[in-house]
Amino acid sequence: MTDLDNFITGLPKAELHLHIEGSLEPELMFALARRNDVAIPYASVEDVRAAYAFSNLQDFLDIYYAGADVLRTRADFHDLAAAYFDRAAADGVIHAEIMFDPQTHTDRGIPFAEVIEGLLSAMAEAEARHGISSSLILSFLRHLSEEAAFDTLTMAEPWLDRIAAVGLDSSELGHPPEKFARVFAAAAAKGLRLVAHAGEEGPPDYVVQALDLLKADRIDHGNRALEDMALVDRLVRSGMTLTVCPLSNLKLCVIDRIEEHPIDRMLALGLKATVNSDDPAYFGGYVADNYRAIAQARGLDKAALAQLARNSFTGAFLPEEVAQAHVAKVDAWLAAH
Ligand SMILES: Nc1ncnc2[nH]cnc12
Ligand SMILES: [Zn+2]
Repeated sequence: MTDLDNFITGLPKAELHLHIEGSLEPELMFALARRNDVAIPYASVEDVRAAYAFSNLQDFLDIYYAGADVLRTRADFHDLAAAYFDRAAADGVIHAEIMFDPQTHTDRGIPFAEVIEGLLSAMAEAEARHGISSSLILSFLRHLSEEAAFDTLTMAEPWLDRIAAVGLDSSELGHPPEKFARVFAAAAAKGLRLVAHAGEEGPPDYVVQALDLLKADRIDHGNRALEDMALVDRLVRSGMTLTVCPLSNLKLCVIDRIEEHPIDRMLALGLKATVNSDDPAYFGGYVADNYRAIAQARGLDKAALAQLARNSFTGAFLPEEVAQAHVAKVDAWLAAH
């Protein structure tokens, strides 16, 4: 391990853009397929990894939704999240805001309660075992209807005090944020915070819609905002957090080469960028791997990496005093290294 590796691993950080279904490692996929007697279209773990060559978001989503079919019981959701927290703890994550896609499961007949109770039990264990705090982001699938999103929000009603925010994910192109303006307003009226994937494959106008029509508190990805300098200016002035996912961007061909990643440009423009793993089992790395990839490819120094970690805490849905206490841990780590 190099000095920079050690710095990155030990750097206290929050992960703000992580789909728990995207942390399903092929080994666990096989174990759950066996446990639940579910057929999967792969002969081996190597076979699964070989299938993870994507040319765009939809390519990935097709495989990701198929993989989620092995998740059937509360124990499966617990084991999935527990495995993520073990990896996150080893990567210096001390707070995680985890997205889950209830519709991927309820549409297969899995009760909402099984999904969320399994996740919540792993979250309580992560706090006790690793000292990681966490919260949930219920993400609506944007390729489905507004009505289906409203139904999902209704299903979540008994657990609203355990859910920090709603989000919006899945196929971006052709499913603009405006389609979900009413359900986001309903979620806000219930006291939930709001995040949305925007500007991953979709145009800058989808980011504008996420701000104006969804009233998003945070933008997931946001890469294509860089094509519109008036929008960049607005994001900078409002201090909007972007949850950027470098290895995801590479694997989904948002960029051609990691050396072209705009993370340092985002920081130089004054954007509040953070670094996250998105779907680590599919994109070849957890959060520290993402920090390492951009540090190496773009030559980020320790001060820039610490700024990304600070942004992850000030952009989190944490009480201000807790966020500032975490920022102080980043400052102490930087000062000591
Ligand atoms: N990167 C991503 N974009 C949109 N939807 C997703 N679901 C899981 N990962 C996603
Ligand atoms: Zn995502």
